[in-house]
Amino acid sequence: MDIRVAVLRIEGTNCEDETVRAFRALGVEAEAVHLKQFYSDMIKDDEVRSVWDYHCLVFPGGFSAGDYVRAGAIFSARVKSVLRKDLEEFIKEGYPVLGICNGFQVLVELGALPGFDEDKPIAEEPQMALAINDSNRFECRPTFLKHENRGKCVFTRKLKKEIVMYPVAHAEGKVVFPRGKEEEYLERLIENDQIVFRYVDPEGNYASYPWNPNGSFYNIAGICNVKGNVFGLMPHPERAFFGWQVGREEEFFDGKYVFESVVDYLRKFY
Ligand SMILES: NC(=O)CC[C@H](N)C(=O)O
Repeated sequence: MDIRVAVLRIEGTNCEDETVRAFRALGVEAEAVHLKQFYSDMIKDDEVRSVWDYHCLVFPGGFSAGDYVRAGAIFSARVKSVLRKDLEEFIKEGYPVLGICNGFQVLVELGALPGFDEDKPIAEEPQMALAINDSNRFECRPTFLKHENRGKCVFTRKLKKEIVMYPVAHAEGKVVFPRGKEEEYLERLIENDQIVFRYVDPEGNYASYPWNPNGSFYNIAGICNVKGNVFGLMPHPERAFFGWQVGREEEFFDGKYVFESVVDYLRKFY
């Protein structure tokens, strides 16, 4: 059976094309799907979709709903109102869900990350936030990431390199946990193997600004849920998929590992 991936969009998402292209380059059937296609009765029959048409869902980068309220807040509220039950079931069943940059913000606003409770993959309220960067500016440049996952995250299992380079481009990417609970959260994340990427300098040392572009707690750039099938990260692997995107001679670059890992995981089943 062909693996099918949906890259969800609403007004303002802008990274769906390169995300679809990355999946297609790996021989997977991927398409950009507007959220309306899941619920509106104004959609043509052949464009109506259900979550269950897919094996993987992706929330792409961009400026959904113009970043109004908070980045990701409006997209996530709309997802909650129309897809919550299905999405919860989808995650419980173990299907992979990816959020890149604005998509990570959506997953956090949804309460799907950090995702400590396997039985309730979408929490009632957000459990963390992606706050405004310490610099109070839009930070747009390459970042170096140390891969620290010990094997749980289905999106990085094929990643054998210790350090990768993915670009960032965001204004609201600072990982914060509830005040006073930072250490407790960190302990749980480490114990559960939920930390995936941390910002480092080009030599691989944990470093502050500009290497940590937003002031994220513990230099966190990406985390997965307790089950390892929901993954969110601020840097953009889809912008470092092909070598030419980052000025390299080789055909593919570091971003490929994320897509390859999840496709490989799904191919074991389909
Ligand atoms: N590249 C992106 O997805 C940007 C995310 C969001 N609009 C921000 O600036 O924080």
